Amino acid sequence: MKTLIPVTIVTGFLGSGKTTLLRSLIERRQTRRLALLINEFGEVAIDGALIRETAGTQAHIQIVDFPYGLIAYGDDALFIPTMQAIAARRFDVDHVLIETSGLALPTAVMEMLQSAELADDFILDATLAIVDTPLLLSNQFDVDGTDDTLETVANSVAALFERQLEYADVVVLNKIDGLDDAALLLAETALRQRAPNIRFLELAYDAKLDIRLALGLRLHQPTKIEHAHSYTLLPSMPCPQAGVLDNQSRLNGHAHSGLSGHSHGLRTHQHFHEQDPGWLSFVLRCDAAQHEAAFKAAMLAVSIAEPVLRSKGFICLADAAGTLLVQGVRTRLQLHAATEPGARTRSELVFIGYHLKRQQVAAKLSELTGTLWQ
Ligand SMILES: Nc1nc2c(ncn2[C@@H]2O[C@H](COP(=O)(O)OP(=O)(O)OP(=O)(O)O)[C@@H](O)[C@H]2O)c(=O)[nH]1
Repeated sequence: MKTLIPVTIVTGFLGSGKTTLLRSLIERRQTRRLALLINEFGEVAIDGALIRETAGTQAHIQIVDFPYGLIAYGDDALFIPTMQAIAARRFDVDHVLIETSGLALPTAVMEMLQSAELADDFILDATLAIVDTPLLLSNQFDVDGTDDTLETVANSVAALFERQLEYADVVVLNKIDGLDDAALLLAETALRQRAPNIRFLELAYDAKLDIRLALGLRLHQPTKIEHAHSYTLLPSMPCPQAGVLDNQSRLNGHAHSGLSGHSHGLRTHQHFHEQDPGWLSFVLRCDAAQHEAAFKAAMLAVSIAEPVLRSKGFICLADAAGTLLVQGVRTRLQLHAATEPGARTRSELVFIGYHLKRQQVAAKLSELTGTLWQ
């Protein structure tokens, strides 16, 4: 019998730190040969470019971009052939990592892994949900109690966030640098209130996760019933080397607690977002050079005025001063010197939001930077 190739799904809301965490896993992969499938909601593959930057020319790391749409959802014709191609090169792959879009549920991939085309080659290792802990603590994932429809940003975000938690085996509290023990305990409580069935909780400082707690967890086993495949959860974390985190005491002994029966019930729901067309993404481009301070102030103003939940891309600075990588999560904006190969001549930004209006964002950004964005 063929050995099944383990697959880890990395899910989490927009900007929670999935790509950053994957980059740190690549750095710590030791001898593991990895295949990575990177799905972004926006049409420009920024995350794939960043992961390639980390992987460099390392052998035994394959990266496949899935820009546009949602990986393994109904209209994705790429997922099964890509996985089959990986299976055909199984001698060169120890583990597959799939980063889903921040607007996707992991269930679409989970379901596909159980399909007749893939179930004989792959096994779900675990689903990790990455959480932006400061956003969680600032109640940004709360339901808007004044409106019980999905037609508000808050309710749409809350619904998606809770479903991502619901289907995760391991929830990772990320962006916890700077948080004290009391804040971590509050975050754990807030998570458990939302998703009482969370099985394992991990901490990632600076998006770094102990690789033994991320890969090779073997939390699922295949079950074949006639011609249907399904996964059964294992009752505990069986990985022999999977010790507890060094810093587990920071959660006051609560880490790894909370095992309770939960079932993925894959066939019983629709994947979120197939029903919610309010999420939009577009790219704005600008040929004029940008001034860092003015650009930063303009982005902050745009993010406050418009429902921008995520922005990312590259800007070209004036006087050939180089390129900056732009990473915005709501109103938090980070600019870093980009180390892309090849010179860029055009700034390019992806915006993602709920009922976000392209023309309004373009007009405001153009006005505030004094350069034409379109
Ligand atoms: N301070 C801090 N910032 C982080 C951490 N992890 C990620 N970030 C920052 O958060 C921003 C978003 O990180 P990404 O890794 O791109 O998030 P993502 O989940 O892949 O984003 P999408 O794919 O767009 O949903 C970037 O500016 C990161 O540098 C962390 O642990 N601490």
